[in-house]
Amino acid sequence: MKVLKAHEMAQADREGGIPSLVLMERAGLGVCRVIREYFRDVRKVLVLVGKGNNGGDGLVVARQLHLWGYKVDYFMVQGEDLKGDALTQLNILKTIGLEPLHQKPFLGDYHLVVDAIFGTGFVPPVKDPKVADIIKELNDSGAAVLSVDIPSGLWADSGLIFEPSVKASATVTFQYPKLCHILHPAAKRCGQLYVVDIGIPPHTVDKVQRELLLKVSVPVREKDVHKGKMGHVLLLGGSLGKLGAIIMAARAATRAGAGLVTVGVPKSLCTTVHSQLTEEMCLPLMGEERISSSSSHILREHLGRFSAVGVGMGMDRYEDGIKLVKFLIEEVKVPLLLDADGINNVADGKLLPALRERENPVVLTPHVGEMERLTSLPKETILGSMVDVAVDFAVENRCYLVLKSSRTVIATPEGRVYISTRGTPAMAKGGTGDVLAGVLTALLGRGLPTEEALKVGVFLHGLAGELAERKLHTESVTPSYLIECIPSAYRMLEDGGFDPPFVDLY
Ligand SMILES: NC(=O)C1=CN([C@@H]2O[C@H](COP(=O)(O)OP(=O)(O)OC[C@H]3O[C@@H](n4cnc5c(N)ncnc54)[C@H](O)[C@@H]3O)[C@@H](O)[C@H]2O)[C@H](O)CC1
Ligand SMILES: [K+]
Repeated sequence: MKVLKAHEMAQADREGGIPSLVLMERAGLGVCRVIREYFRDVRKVLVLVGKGNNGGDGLVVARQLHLWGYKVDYFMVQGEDLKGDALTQLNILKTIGLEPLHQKPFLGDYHLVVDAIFGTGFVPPVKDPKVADIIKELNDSGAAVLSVDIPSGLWADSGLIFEPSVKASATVTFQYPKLCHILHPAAKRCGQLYVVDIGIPPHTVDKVQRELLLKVSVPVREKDVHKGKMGHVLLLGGSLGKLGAIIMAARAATRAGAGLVTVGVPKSLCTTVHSQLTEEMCLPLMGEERISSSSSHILREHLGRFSAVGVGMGMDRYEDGIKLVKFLIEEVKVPLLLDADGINNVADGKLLPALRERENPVVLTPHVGEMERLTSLPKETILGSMVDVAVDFAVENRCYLVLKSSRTVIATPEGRVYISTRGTPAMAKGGTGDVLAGVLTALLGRGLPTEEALKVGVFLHGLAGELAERKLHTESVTPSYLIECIPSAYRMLEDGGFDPPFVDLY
């Protein structure tokens, strides 16, 4: 399912050829259906109406609910000076004898307040103090609020929360979700999301290259495979005090299906690694407490054996590490994934130009802090504009980017974007990123096209987290347990059975 920005939705409206008044009718009716179906105890409704087309939708809601026998009041928050379709709707209501309230209503009198003040045409902040007061009062009232299209005061194109903005119990949007419905923290203001079909034909969004990952396919394992065909991945990292990261990545790679997994760490740390890993092998490298760049001759000798290389988990940030990462960017010909300190060393060493030179684009899997180091953008900007930041970076630096936060954004060098809502707050714990790096390297190593490997791996990792949370407790999930949930996550991928991120009313 595509995820749109406001101007893309407006363009789709125009290109679809359906008259705007018809769309408004369908939108309003869609909201009423949600109320009838999902808010069954509601009989008394207040609609707060703005002066744009979002308000027009609200007027349709008022009319239709009235015709269905609900007790409905509506209040014109910005006055009655409407234009176009919204004015037409106001006139229809007046024709059937339903006049607006002339005084600000008492919110406690209603079972449900429908917020139709601002929609996708709104750009924050709210300028009119009277409207700002109503939004604040609504939030303080504790009333159940259903927002039409987007909670008024949010900006459709952003994951940031702007104040004041409505805290909705539910939001009904039209045809496609918008960025504010999906990205955090704004998505938290939307409550339960419903997406209703208003008949806009799909060709109108052909050019939008932004998708919400709703499912992925489990990679096929042919009957006649042997371990050599399932990929041999090399994971490089681990340093004194940070060996767990590379151990978890290795275990995750095995669980995700890699045929063979080799871990490259300084020779002195091999015994410890071996004591923790059974199925995986160790490649002893140069360096005492962390891998030294003088390992390059050993690596050069062995690189031909591997089908993918993952670098950086527990690696440490150090001058010589920058040299090592640069060597790998230049010499590794198979898919190369950089995570954690692999990314930090790219940032510290200003190695981005080297990424652009690679024939086979590299995969970077930063969390927001690492992305901050890579781009020098403030965290707040990265979080609120995850999608734009990720895609701009991936295109400019000709790489694949997996930007990790409570949502994960995958961006390709061609400018395609996939957003995953899978996962849980239980995964906010050191080590879950190492698990993801292992899973992704395994999927790259078995020969899946990079884009597919990233989609499958991110989704699978999120599902494993959800399963781990269900079996344990939100507070108690460990990355090691997450790895143990990868098998059931694969099963869940095959059988379905996971909750969709919104109610799809097609
Ligand atoms: N396909 C669809 O999704 C359909 C959507 N519909 C609805 O139309 C709105 C978008 O309508 P639009 O008239 O473009 O804008 P809004 O109603 O969102 O209201 C904006 C309104 O407020 C003014 N304004 C803008 N910024 C500010 C500000 N900072 N402070 C105060 N006022 C501001 C602006 O000038 C407008 O007057 C969409 O969300 C849907 O609900 C269609 O009805 C059906 C098809
Ligand atoms: K609204």
